Amino acid sequence: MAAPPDNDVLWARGLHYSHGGSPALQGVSIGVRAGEIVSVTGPRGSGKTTLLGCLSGQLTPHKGEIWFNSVPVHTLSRTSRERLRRDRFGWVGSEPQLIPELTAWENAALPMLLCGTGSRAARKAAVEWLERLDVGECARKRPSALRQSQRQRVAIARALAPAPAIVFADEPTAPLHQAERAQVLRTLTTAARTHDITVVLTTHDPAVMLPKVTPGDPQAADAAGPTLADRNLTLVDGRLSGGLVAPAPGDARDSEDDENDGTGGKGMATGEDDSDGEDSKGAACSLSV
Ligand SMILES: Nc1ncnc2c1ncn2[C@@H]1O[C@H](COP(=O)(O)OP(=O)(O)OP(=O)(O)O)[C@@H](O)[C@H]1O
Repeated sequence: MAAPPDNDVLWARGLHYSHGGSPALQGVSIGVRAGEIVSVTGPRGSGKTTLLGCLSGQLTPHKGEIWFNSVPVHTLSRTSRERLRRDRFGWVGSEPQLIPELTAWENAALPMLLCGTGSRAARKAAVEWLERLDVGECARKRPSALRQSQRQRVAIARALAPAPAIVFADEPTAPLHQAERAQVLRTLTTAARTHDITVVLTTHDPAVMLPKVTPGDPQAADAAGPTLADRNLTLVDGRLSGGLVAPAPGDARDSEDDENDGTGGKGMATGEDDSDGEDSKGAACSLSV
C-alpha cells in the first residue's frame, strides 16, 4: 500500500464505486492540501455526490484507497469511520436537515455535544459561529421560523463549529435562490479560510464556483475579484478532469485522452480497469453530526 504525499490532508487513488452494478466512479484520484478549497463540478449524475460520500467515509469504495493524513480511511471499520467523521469531518448537504424541535443554536451545537464538549462551551461556540455567519439573531428560533438561506447558514455553522479538519459540502447552494447562492458560498469559504479548514464541495452550477479567469488575460482575472475555490475539478461520467478554467459550452474534452486527474499536478494515474460489476452497498449520504 503506497503512502500518501505528506502535504495532502486528503488523498485518494483509483476510486471505483458502483450503485447496483451501475458505475458512478471509474478510477478517480484526487489530492487535497491542508487549507485548500476544492470544488468539484460536473453534469447531473456524473458522480459528484458519490465521490463526496467516499471521501467523507460515508461510502466504502469498491476499489481504491482514501487517506486522511496517515489514516487509511478505506480500511477502517465502520465504527472507526463514524468516529473519524464525527471528530474530524463536517458535512453540509444540499438540504439543511436541521432537527425541527431544536433551536438554531442547539442544532449548531449538536456535533460538539456528541463529541463530548461541555454544554456551556458548545453553546458559546455555536452562538459565535451563528453570529459569524450572519444568523446570530436566529439563535433562539426553531428551523420552521427561518428562511431557507438562514437554515443553510445554521447547517454551515453546525459543520464549522467543531473546528473540523475538512468540511464536505454537497451542492450546498442547490435549494437557494440565485441571488443567495454566491453569498452563502462566500460565507462558507471565507469562514473556512480564516479558520484554516479544508473544504471539498460539489456543485453543478459552474457559474457559481469557477474563477472568472480569461486565459492569457490576468487583468480580466483581477477585475473578476477573488475566487471562491482554489481549484476546480470537473467530473464527467465518473472520471475527473482537473483544471482552473471550465471548458466552454460545446468544448467538451475527451476524458479518455485527458490524463489530468485532480491531484494538483502530481500526475497520479487514473486509468484503471473500468469493469467494476460490484453490487451497490446501498449506502446513502447522511447527516454527519
Ligand atoms: N442510491 C443509488 N442507487 C442507484 N444509482 C444511484 C444511486 N445514487 C446515485 N446513483 C447513480 O450513480 C450515478 C452518479 O450519481 P451521483 O448522485 O453521485 O451524481 P451527481 O453528479 O452527484 O448527480 P447530481 O448532480 O444529480 O446530484 C448516477 O448515474 C446516479 O443515477
